[in-house]
Amino acid sequence: MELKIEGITKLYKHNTALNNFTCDLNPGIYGLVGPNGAGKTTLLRILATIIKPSKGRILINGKDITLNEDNYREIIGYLPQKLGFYRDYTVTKFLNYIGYLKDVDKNEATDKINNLLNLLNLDQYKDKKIKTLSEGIKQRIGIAQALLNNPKILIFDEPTLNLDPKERINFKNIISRLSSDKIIIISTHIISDIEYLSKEIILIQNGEKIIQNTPVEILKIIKDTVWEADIKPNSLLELQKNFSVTDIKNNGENIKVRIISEKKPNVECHLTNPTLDDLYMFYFGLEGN
Ligand SMILES: Nc1ncnc2c1ncn2[C@@H]1O[C@H](COP(=O)(O)OP(=O)(O)OP(=O)(O)O)[C@@H](O)[C@H]1O
Repeated sequence: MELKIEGITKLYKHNTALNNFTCDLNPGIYGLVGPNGAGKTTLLRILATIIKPSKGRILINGKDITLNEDNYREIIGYLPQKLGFYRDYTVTKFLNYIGYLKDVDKNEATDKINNLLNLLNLDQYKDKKIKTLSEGIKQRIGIAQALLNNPKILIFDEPTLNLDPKERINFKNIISRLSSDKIIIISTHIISDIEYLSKEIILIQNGEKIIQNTPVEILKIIKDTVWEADIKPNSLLELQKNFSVTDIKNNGENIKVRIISEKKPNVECHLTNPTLDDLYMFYFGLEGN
């Protein structure tokens, strides 16, 4: 299976949310990473056929999805950033309702829902009304509804946003189990959530793709630019004025900092292995500041 995003542009009245965005996706997990306003949600909403692009097209196995949008919708699962819930429904009733909307076979729906409740550790909440549940549990229900039609393409917009650390790990385990025969696209600011899962990372900024590659290849870009130093707390401010400091840790009397710099900073420091968090800061850190 191949999903091709071909020259997608999305224009709003005063904004270009996406600008000639092109990328090819095959089964596996893709991390879509970029700062606020980069165009991630817009791209995912176009992929989920919620909105239409101003220009460009999406092809599934070489065929434009607009030729048979219903068929395409049958093979996608989408978890938006904010999912509308029927607050008075129980979890089971809500999932049954989504199953009905997604044309899931009535005879199979109960089994499918029970399996998903089990997979996502939601058994104990199945008869609870949605309005009584925490954001994290609701997020898991959102993941369950996205999986209900056993989609071939899964589109997740910030899926780990409201999850606690245990639920984050659970989410990662589930996703990695699903990824063998599915295209999974996950947008996030939290690179560590997708670092070890992603086949490829796609960096997006100002509606444009900056880079798409495997984590190993992508990290080569910042090889020899990440430094570690032990400094006195009172020299931190000066250092931050001159360099992008990406991490600060208490280290007894001193503090340990990570610095991104193409030239060796003028403090006692040594090169260290870069992480995808460093990469994020390399591209977007100054903008974030
Ligand atoms: N309905 C809209 N009308 C006008 N501009 C919009 C609309 N939706 C998004 N935009 C603009 O398009 C750009 C991309 O927004 P988008 O929500 O896709 O970014 P994002 O990467 O998902 O950001 P975030 O991480 O904050 O969710 C932003 O400048 C945003 O203000």
